[in-house]
Amino acid sequence: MKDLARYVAVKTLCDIEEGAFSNIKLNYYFKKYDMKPIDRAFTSEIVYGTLRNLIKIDYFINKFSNIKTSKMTKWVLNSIRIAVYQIFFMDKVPEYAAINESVEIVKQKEKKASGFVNGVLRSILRNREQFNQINVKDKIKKLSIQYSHPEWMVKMFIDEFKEQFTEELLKANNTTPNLTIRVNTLKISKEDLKNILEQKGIKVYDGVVEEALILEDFSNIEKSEEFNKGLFIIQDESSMLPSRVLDVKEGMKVLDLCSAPGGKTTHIAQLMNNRGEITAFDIHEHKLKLIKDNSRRLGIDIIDAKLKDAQIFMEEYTDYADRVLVDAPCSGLGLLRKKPEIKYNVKREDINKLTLIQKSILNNAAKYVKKDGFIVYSTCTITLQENEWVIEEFLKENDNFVLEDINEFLPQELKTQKKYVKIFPNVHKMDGFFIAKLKRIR
Ligand SMILES: C[S@@+](CC[C@H](N)C(=O)[O-])C[C@H]1O[C@@H](n2cnc3c(N)ncnc32)[C@H](O)[C@@H]1O
Repeated sequence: MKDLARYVAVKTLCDIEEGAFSNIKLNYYFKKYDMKPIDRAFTSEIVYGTLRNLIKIDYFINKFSNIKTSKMTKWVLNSIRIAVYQIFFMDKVPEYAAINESVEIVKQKEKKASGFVNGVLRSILRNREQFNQINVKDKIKKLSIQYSHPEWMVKMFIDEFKEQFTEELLKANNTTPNLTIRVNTLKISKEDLKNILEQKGIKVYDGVVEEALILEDFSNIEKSEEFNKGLFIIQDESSMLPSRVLDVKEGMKVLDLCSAPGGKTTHIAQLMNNRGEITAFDIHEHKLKLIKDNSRRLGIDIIDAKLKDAQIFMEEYTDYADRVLVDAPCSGLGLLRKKPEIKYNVKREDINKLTLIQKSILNNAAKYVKKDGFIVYSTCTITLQENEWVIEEFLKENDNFVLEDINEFLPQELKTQKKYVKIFPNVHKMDGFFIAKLKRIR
């Protein structure tokens, strides 16, 4: 195949439209085609860049194509999209290469459409100065096109956070996040791991969370010796906070009700010095393997991973746990930097459905935790409905619980006037997250 990197980008974008996740599909094709690191990086840049700017790219294509994007086949549309992305967002790609390669990719599956694709792309190129002109008056529509977020999402963010904050948030959602790792302090100190990585020529910075390191120039990280030895796990800083807030001690009994792939479960084990009992549930059998693989690699043996639906009450755990983590399934709107496809796959109605699941899991958690014990409720989303409102309703229905102040467990940069914390990519340069802690007092 002449241009594997772009071909895989188009294939991945088509799969994502069918509901696939970007990172999983990319890894799948990287292995399937045994792609070189340089091609992997190029494909990733095209896929993530195109997804981040999809609505704007489509708006522009529609201006210069007599067939609308909604009437094009996925193959044709994504071939045009990646060329537009390369022309307008990538400095080092010659325009003729972007166009010619997309035309070639179209030829491989839809020979007849190649002339059309060539025509549309050349017309776009002739009108390149118009790319930043969005001739739309409506404020929500305009932001939706400019920052490629669906209109319902822009409207919800403006309702919740006001206009200026929303624009900053939309902008931040379209940036590339840092690569962050959590040092496995069961095996190595942060300083020692930092030295090892620096000796390999990797730029390493301290994060604001104690175990966090931020890395630059580390390609193929999951194939590295340090990864395979279990010296770290890839995890965003905000995702390291719920386990810290849980305030576990050696020997405790902990339940993690929504635990796969085990990022927080293994962190809890680490903070317990691998002493005590952690029971980790998840509703998806294939994901339990990920918890087991991560535990094995990190040298952790106190986690018992079990297949369970946390919405169904489990009598045997009544008054059982010192600590319960509910890292609930959610809309994931805090992760748009890493998984931009969420912008297009999540629907407004999904948030209503997720809220019901979150409340029912949290209500079950209330029965599992001992008196004077804690529940930590966290999500990787930023909506009021899945966060503050879930907690408010929980406290109304469970008068044996109070909201506990978590500030003592937060790094200085994240301390707030509130008892809970909400993290935003535009403010904190981390994934969006919500963390609240509930204490059982009776
Ligand atoms: C936000 S993710 C958890 C991430 C995990 N805590 C970590 O840090 O690696 C939510 C998890 O909840 C699981 N899940 C969804 N519905 C569930 C249910 N009813 N019972 C248990 N787990 C559920 C999903 O499979 C998913 O793995």
